[in-house]
Amino acid sequence: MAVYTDVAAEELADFLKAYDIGEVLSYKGIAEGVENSNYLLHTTSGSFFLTLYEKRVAIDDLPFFLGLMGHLATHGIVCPQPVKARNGETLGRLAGRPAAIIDFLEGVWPRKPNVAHCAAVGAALAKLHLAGRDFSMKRVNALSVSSWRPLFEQVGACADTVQPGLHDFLKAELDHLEAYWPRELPGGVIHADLFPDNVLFLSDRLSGLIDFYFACHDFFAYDVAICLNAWCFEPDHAFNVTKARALLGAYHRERALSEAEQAALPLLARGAALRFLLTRLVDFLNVPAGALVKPKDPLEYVRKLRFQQRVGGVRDYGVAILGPVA
Ligand SMILES: Nc1ncnc2c1ncn2[C@@H]1O[C@H](COP(=O)(O)OP(=O)(O)OP(=O)(O)O)[C@@H](O)[C@H]1O
Ligand SMILES: N[C@@H](CCO)C(=O)O
Repeated sequence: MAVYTDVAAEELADFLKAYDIGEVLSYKGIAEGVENSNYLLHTTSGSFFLTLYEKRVAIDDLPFFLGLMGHLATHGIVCPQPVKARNGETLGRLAGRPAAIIDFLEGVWPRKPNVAHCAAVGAALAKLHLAGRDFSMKRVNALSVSSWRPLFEQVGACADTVQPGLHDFLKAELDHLEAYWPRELPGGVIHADLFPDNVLFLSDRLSGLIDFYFACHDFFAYDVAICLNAWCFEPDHAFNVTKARALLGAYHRERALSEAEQAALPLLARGAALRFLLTRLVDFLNVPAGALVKPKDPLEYVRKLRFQQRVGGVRDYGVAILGPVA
C-alpha cells in the first residue's frame, strides 16, 4: 500500500480548487495496495479516491488508464470514473506527483474468495475483454515476457537471500518462457492485475473492478492465467480445481476460449506467476525508507510457479477441453 508521498492539507485544498467537488472534510492514506499513494477523500460533495501515481506508472500512460475506465463504463463495466477538473482534465499534479481523483466505489474485496467469487470474476473478466475491443487507445504491456529478464537482472544474486537457489530457479524458468512464449493468440485490452484486492463485492454481487494501472494490450488468455493464480489457490497453497473450473467456465460462457488459448494456459500461467514473483522480489528488496508499505510475499509466487510448472493441461484446472458454448 501505499503512502509513498505525503500530502499536506494546504496542498490538497489548493489542488481541489480546480475541481467542483466541494470542500475537504477529511482525507486518509489507504493501508492497502503496493503501487501508488492512495487517499480516501471525503468532501462536502461526497467520497472520492485520490491517487498519486508512483514509480511503476509512467505519466504518459495515464491518459490510457483514465480513458479506459471511462470507455469501459460506457459498455456497462462498473469501474471508477475519473473526476474532471473544471478545465476538463482528469490528470493533475499534487505534491510533486501526477494525481487523479476517481469516484469511490462501494464494496469490499474478498479476503477469502469462494467458488461464487471465482465464477463472478471469470464472467467479469470476459466482459471486460469484450468491452475493450473498440477502445481506440493502445498500450503495450510493459511487464510482458520481454521485461522479465531486466527485472531478473535487477534482482540478481540477491534472489538467493530471499530463498537459497532462487536465482538459478528464476534463470531456468526465464530461459524456458523466452523460448516457448506464444507468438500468436487472441488479444486486446486486458486488466493485467485482477487480484482479489481489485474486485469489489456488495454481499455476493460483484460491484466493481478497480486499479487499471497495469491495463494494456496482451493475450486475453494471459489475463485469465493471472486470475487463475490470484484466485484459485488456498491459504495452505493448494490449488482449488473447483474454483478454477468455476472461473474458467464462467469466462468461457461469456467469451469462448479457443483450443489454442486453452492449450497455452499452463505456459501463460507460468509466465503470469513469474511476472508477479519478479515485481514482488524487486519491491521486497527495495522498500523505500519511510514508505508506509507492506511488500507482498514473493515466495507465494514461487509456490504458484512450481505448481504451474507441473500442470500438463487444462484438465489439471478441473476442466475437460472447453467445447463450443451451447
Ligand atoms: N475507486 C475506489 N473505490 C473504492 N475503493 C478503492 C478504489 N480504488 C482503490 N480502492 C481501495 O484501495 C485499495 C488500494 O487501491 P489500489 O489497488 O488501486 O492500490 P495499488 O497501490 O494499485 O495496489 P495494488 O496494485 O497492490 O492493488 C484497494 O484494494 C481498494 O480497497
Ligand atoms: N497485485 C500485485 C501488486 C500490484 O502489482 C501483487 O499482488 O503482486
